[in-house]
Amino acid sequence: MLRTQTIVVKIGTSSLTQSQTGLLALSTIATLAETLSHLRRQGHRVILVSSGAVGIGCARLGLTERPRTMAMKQAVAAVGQGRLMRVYDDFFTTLQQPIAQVLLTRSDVGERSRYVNAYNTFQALLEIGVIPIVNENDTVAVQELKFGDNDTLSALVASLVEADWLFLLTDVDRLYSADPRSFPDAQPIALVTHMEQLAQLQVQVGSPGSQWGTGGMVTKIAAARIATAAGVRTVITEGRFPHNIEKIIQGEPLGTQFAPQLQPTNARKRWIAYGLIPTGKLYLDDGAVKAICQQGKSLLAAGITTIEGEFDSQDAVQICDRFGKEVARGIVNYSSSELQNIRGRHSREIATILGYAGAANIIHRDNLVLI
Ligand SMILES: Nc1ncnc2c1ncn2[C@@H]1O[C@H](COP(=O)(O)OP(=O)(O)O)[C@@H](O)[C@H]1O
Ligand SMILES: N[C@@H](CCC(=O)OP(=O)(O)O)C(=O)O
Repeated sequence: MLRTQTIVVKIGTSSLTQSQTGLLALSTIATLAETLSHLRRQGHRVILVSSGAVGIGCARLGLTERPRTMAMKQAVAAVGQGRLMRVYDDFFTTLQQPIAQVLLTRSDVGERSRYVNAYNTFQALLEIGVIPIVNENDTVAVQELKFGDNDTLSALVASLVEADWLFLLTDVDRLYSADPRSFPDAQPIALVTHMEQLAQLQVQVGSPGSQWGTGGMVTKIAAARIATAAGVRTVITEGRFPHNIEKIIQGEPLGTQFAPQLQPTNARKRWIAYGLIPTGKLYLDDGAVKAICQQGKSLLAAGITTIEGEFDSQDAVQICDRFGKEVARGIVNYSSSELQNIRGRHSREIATILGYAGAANIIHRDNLVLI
């Protein structure tokens, strides 16, 4: 018998609805409810991250395409979310499995105290055998502070609860070397042992998803990156066959599996990397990139060439190489206006330039996470 596993399952709009009509795919939802309830009865801890609020809201209101304005999307999501939970509650209650609705916004994980609070709530729900059903709180989320897609949200939830598994259920059976809809000869990928392999295999992820979904494969790969860094084994598999989740847990090589990192990034650093919302960007010269990426050093002012955005001391920033590629994130010891004056300068000059003595480094290595 397998030890207790913590399992996060994300299902996308494309699997919850029928592609032709946009109506609910009832048999999929029923099988999903059966599978998750069965996993629960075996003692596993299960969280479902479900999309569908916008898609189901549209179907309920007879809209034939996704709304374009933010306000209309939020209104439609408010209609669809209630409908979605009603359907889940019917199925899960039939199976005597209690569920809970958890609606999160980006700021719920961006602030340390709220992040810890969300963690405690999930633990309490899992302890009493409830399956939390999570979605973004679309109705109140503001554009600049959105997760944007539920693939990312599910990876953040999996990282928060330190899950063993993250299943991304979608409308293709696995990841291919290119979008199989446009390239029928694309090669299936069964196992990704490290994320650099995707670049080596030259995997093409095409443009954002289906008519009702949002992310496409791009966001699933981004989610796999976040989750595997947290030590979570991640699987992309077909939503039409939720029973496959159990088969995969038992070792069947279905879907595309992403192996977890053997030495996961610690919880605080994961929060710095993916919980905190970066408010600026620092561009570094090659020497500084090498120092932080290869030698594990703190970031010094001397290596910073350009600063973008306005931020305060203790805010999170993105750290980029000279080509603009993000290599790390971290919490800065100086505001953007202070940094404009000390960038490119030696640490011993900081006190003279600013007129007061501050930290010798701009980001201490304990507050720096490689991406
Ligand atoms: N390399 C690829 N391998 C597999 N599918 C891909 C790839 N690139 C793009 N896709 C597309 O991504 C789609 C799944 O994303 P999406 O529609 O957003 O699903 P969901 O609603 O489940 O999140 C597939 O239908 C497929 O057409
Ligand atoms: N919060 C949105 C989810 C949007 C989303 O990520 O959709 P999908 O690409 O189908 O997983 C909704 O419920 O409609």
